[in-house]
Amino acid sequence: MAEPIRVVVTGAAGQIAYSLLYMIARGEVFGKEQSLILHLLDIPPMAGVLEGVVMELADCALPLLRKVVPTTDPLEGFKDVSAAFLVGAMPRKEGMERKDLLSANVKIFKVQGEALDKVAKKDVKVLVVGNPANTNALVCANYAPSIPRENFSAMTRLDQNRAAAQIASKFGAPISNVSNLIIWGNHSSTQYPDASHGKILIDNEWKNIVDAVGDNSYLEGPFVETVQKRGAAVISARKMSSAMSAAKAACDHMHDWWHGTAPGQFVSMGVFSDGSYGSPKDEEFIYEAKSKNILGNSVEKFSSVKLDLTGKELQEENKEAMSVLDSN
Ligand SMILES: NC(=O)c1ccc[n+]([C@@H]2O[C@H](COP(=O)([O-])OP(=O)(O)OC[C@H]3O[C@@H](n4cnc5c(N)ncnc54)[C@H](O)[C@@H]3O)[C@@H](O)[C@H]2O)c1
Ligand SMILES: O=C(O)CC[C@H](O)C(=O)O
Repeated sequence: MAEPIRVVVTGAAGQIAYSLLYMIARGEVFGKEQSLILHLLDIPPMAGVLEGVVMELADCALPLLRKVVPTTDPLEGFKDVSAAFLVGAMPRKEGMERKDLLSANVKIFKVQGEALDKVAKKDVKVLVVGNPANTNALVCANYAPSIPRENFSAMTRLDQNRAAAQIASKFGAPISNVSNLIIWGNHSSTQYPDASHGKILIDNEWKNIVDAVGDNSYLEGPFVETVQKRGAAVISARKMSSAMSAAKAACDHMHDWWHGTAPGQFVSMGVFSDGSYGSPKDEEFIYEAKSKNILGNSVEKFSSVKLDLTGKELQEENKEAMSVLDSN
């Protein structure tokens, strides 16, 4: 069994963390041979709830879990961590716009960036889940200059999983038969779920999804819209933001980042843009480093219009975040 690594989950008393902590502690992210010290960070009013989460983790009797460190101090929470799941932030409720979250949440990511910079391992992998995820990741990285920018990513894996689920259900196929769907841009309703490089296993043969569907109007219409609006649909039905599926996606994201993907397979995460595909440079844009090599540097016209739209939204969010932080 490998020496324990320290992993922090922020927002540890919240809904996503309630599913996420169990999955991490069972070994679904870092492997069944990797023991763990879990740091649980939340804010002081949630200290009591955090105690309950600690009790439950103990009662799960999980062999990989060596120690749990509940805390409300970011400097203790981020101390020596190798991986950070930044979940702690306000979720959108019914009737709220995503932009309402920005002013409240970006300040959290400034403080956490500063704390990561001071006390985390320099090769820490930081996954930002809290919304607006792309902009929060940008802010967090900006305030942690001693950690390489490539070590910060924002979660769009939930959108990728949603897209895969739509395609699998269209064919009545298991989800494992669908791969290489791409999510471009912001984790918002301007995101662009792109099936044009996707593959589906039919009759023991991997086929291009566009050919297999044979209906561009579906892939450019209802498919895109369903994925774009899925988060809002869940809020409308549950009266709360997605949590179980978000926790699963956070595990998938960190798992693939930590271990790498299988040859020929690519996944989506928000990373800093180098200006490829006409995306705005230095924004937290979406594409996975490996997919860039596979895809080359250009995209077709339909994609390019969609990329433009979501790129502009990211630039606006970025400006708004900076003005919130400047005014504090
Ligand atoms: N990227 C995605 O795909 C995705 C998907 C679902 C939800 N989200 C986002 O994840 C975030 C969390 O959602 P949730 O449903 O778990 O919310 P929640 O309200 O149940 O939990 C959030 C927790 O964060 C804590 N918190 C607030 N400020 C904090 C701080 N400064 N430090 C540490 N903890 C802090 C709160 O006290 C609370 O316990 C929301 O912003 C939500 O919109 C993102
Ligand atoms: O607030 C939203 O619109 C979505 C919440 C969450 O990010 C999700 O995708 O389920």
